Amino acid sequence: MKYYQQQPNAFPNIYLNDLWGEIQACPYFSINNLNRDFVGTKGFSVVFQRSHLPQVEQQFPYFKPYLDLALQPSCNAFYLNPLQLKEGSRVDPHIDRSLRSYCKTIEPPLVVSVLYVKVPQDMEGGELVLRSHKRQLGQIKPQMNTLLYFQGDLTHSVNAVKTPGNRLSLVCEQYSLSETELQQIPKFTIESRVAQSTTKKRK
Ligand SMILES: O=C(O)CCC(=O)C(=O)O
Ligand SMILES: [Fe+2]
Repeated sequence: MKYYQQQPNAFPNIYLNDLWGEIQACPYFSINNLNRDFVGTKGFSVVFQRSHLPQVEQQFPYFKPYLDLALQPSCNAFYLNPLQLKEGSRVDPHIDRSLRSYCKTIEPPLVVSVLYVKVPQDMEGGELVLRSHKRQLGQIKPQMNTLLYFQGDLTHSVNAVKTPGNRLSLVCEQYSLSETELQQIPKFTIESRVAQSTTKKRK
């Protein structure tokens, strides 16, 4: 794949409605747990190795159709995160490398897949801008039910959303790691503000 590709009408519409509802109802879904590039966003993350895909699908059955379609056979570690932006939210330029917190030397993912689960009608702003070095490769206006894949080493950002309503995407950073790198990655864990506040209680 050169830079990026888009697959429109990736799923039956009923699945998108289901995903939307399940993510909104998920107790882990909370103000952003990512980093300071993510301004005013909500989400949670599931980190897993391919060996633990069955556990992910058991705990989050509604992710299964997405994972069945989007996961690349050559990848062995994944960082899956629903990401919601509302009016005023944005994501500043970054290269996805969320597994870096577990392995300092990690390379960017091979590919990142993004399903646009919900996009407000007539949304202004909210475009995904892809760059390689300083060159802009594309400015993608999210379309509901489009599954986008982009090369994991691209710098990207999401323009500020300027209109009301929620923009929900389901993002998966897909890594092809060496055995030594893989050993440093959790087999299955959930990252969430909510999980942290309940599991890491102060003494
Ligand atoms: O929702 C998008 O268009 C991309 C979001 C993103 O860059 C990320 O979650 O790392
Ligand atoms: Fe990203």
